[in-house]
Amino acid sequence: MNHTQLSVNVNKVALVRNTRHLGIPSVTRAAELCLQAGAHGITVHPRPDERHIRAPDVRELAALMQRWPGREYNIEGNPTQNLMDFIREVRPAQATFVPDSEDQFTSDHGWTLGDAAVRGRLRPLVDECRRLGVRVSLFMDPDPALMVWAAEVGADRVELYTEPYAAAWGQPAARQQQLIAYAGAAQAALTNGLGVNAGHDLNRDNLTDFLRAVPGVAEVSIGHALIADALELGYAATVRDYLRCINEADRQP
Ligand SMILES: CC(=O)[C@@H](O)[C@H](O)COP(=O)(O)O
Ligand SMILES: NCC(=O)COP(=O)(O)O
Repeated sequence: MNHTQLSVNVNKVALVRNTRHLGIPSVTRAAELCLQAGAHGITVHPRPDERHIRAPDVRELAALMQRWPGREYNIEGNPTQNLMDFIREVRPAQATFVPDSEDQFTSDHGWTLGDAAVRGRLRPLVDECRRLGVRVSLFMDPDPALMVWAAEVGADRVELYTEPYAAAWGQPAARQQQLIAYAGAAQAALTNGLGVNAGHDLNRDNLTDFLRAVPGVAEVSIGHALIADALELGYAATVRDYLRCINEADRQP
């Protein structure tokens, strides 16, 4: 039995919403529908430029999550930029520290924890989260040698950055090589007492293979592909409903 939790990242709902001033699609409504469908949690990554998730979204989702006990709110970001203010204000279940620059296109690397200066910057921020009762996960490349440092700075979990695996998935030999690497990194994390999360470019094609090969994955956070799939899987019902509206015009009100 696999107990991996699914946290749905709703960044991309906000990205579409932000192209008009109409409030649709609603980020909180999307999150609620995901929770109703059985998602174990909701993830957001409020970037400093607010290109998708904005500060009010973070607060409204926090209020929504209060009505869903047992489901987890995960806020991602760089704790040396805007993340910590959100963590102090809404105290989510989990904070995922990501080493993105302010204008990063999307997350594409983990923390360089071999560097003592990086560890020195993270340690007090990890401590503060833990004092606030917020679990800390560090976004990491799948390098087994770094896991000891993630434990040393006090993190509870690591989130393995899965884009290299996702990119290799279509090529069987490369996929196998990546799975071995991720399994090794996850095992090193577990050995160091850390929980293991995973995310970035996971999708319906590559997820099952990943979870079969990589031990002990507590949570996957999935956004881009899941929101794209939700659009496609919903087209038929949506077009049918618009046609119903048109057909109703032929009848008297
Ligand atoms: C931390 C991480 O892996 C992310 O996937 C991130 O949350 C995605 O951010 P964007 O949605 O801005 O690409
Ligand atoms: N932490 C990863 C995440 O939240 C979603 O990443 P993606 O599925 O949008 O690539």
